[in-house]
Parts: sequence; structure tokens; C-alpha cells
Amino acid sequence: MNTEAIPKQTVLVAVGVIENGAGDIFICRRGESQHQAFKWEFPGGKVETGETVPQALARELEEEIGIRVSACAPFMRIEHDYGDKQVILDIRKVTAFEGEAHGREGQPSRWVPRAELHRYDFPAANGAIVRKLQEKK
Ligand SMILES: Nc1nc2c([nH]c(=O)n2[C@H]2C[C@H](O)[C@@H](COP(=O)(O)OP(=O)(O)OP(=O)(O)O)O2)c(=O)[nH]1
Ligand SMILES: [Mg+2]
Repeated sequence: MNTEAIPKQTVLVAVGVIENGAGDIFICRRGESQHQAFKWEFPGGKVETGETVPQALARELEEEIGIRVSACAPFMRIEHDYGDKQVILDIRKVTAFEGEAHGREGQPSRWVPRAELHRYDFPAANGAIVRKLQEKK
């Protein structure tokens, strides 16, 4: 069978960049059974059928880190091919939320100063996000 002819699985992912009053960014570590296991990530997840990206982001951030998003704005969009999986990351800046962000599924999580983000091992697709967050304004 010619496997090259089979279209790769492509997933649309809603990703949240969450900042606190001190300018730190919230990140989580992916679990062992997940794609890109043990990498650090900006929380988020797959957009389900019938959902908009902001709806998916609000649902995922409630499920994964226990916050309620009241406003978000487009930040950037990245397409990346991991070989086994192709992802489209629709990254949104969370501009207003309620609740205390925490790893609600037992995953390690922390607030990190922007200037330290590059020290964390993120999935390959995230390089551009980290660079944009660290650009001098
Ligand atoms: N959430 C998130 N996913 C990312 C980032 N960078 C990156 O390449 N990804 C990839 C990894 C996964 O292939 C995909 C996200 O899927 P996910 O595993 O978070 O999806 P989900 O929350 O619906 O999780 P699951 O129930 O399927 O485990 O996007 C990132 O910063 N955050
Ligand atoms: Mg997820």
C-alpha cells in the first residue's frame, strides 16, 4: 500500500497565552500518554466539530486549568507538520479571565516570566510563539 497517498491527520488546536498582572505566562507540562509527551505547552486543545476557536479555548482552559475565559484576542496562527501528525495552532491571547490557573488534571504547571520562556522544552511548533512573546516592545 502506498501510504504517502493517505492524507495525514490534521488537527486544529485552540491555544491560550495567559498572562498575570506581573507579566508572567502560564504554562503546563504534557503527560506521558499525550502527543509531544513531557514537553511544556501553553494550555489548550483540539477544536471539536461545531465549535468556534474561542469556544474551544474556553472549554479547554476550564477543563485543563480551571479558569473561565471572558475575553481573548487573536495572537498568531502556526501550521506545523510533526511527521506523525499535522497541527494548526490558533493561538489566542487571553485578555480577561476569572479563577486561579492550576493544573486541574494533575499536570505540572507554573507562571513563568516572559524572559525565561526560552529555557523550557516546548514542542517544535512553539518556537515562533516564544520569540514573539520575547520581542522587545
Ligand atoms: N495545547 C497545546 N498543544 C500544542 C502546543 N504546541 C503544539 O505543538 N501542540 C500540539 C500537541 C498536540 O498534537 C496538539 C494539541 O492537542 P491536545 O493534546 O492538547 O488536545 P486535547 O487537549 O484536546 O487533548 P487530548 O484529550 O486529545 O489529549 O497540538 C501548545 O503550546 N499547546
Ligand atoms: Mg490539551
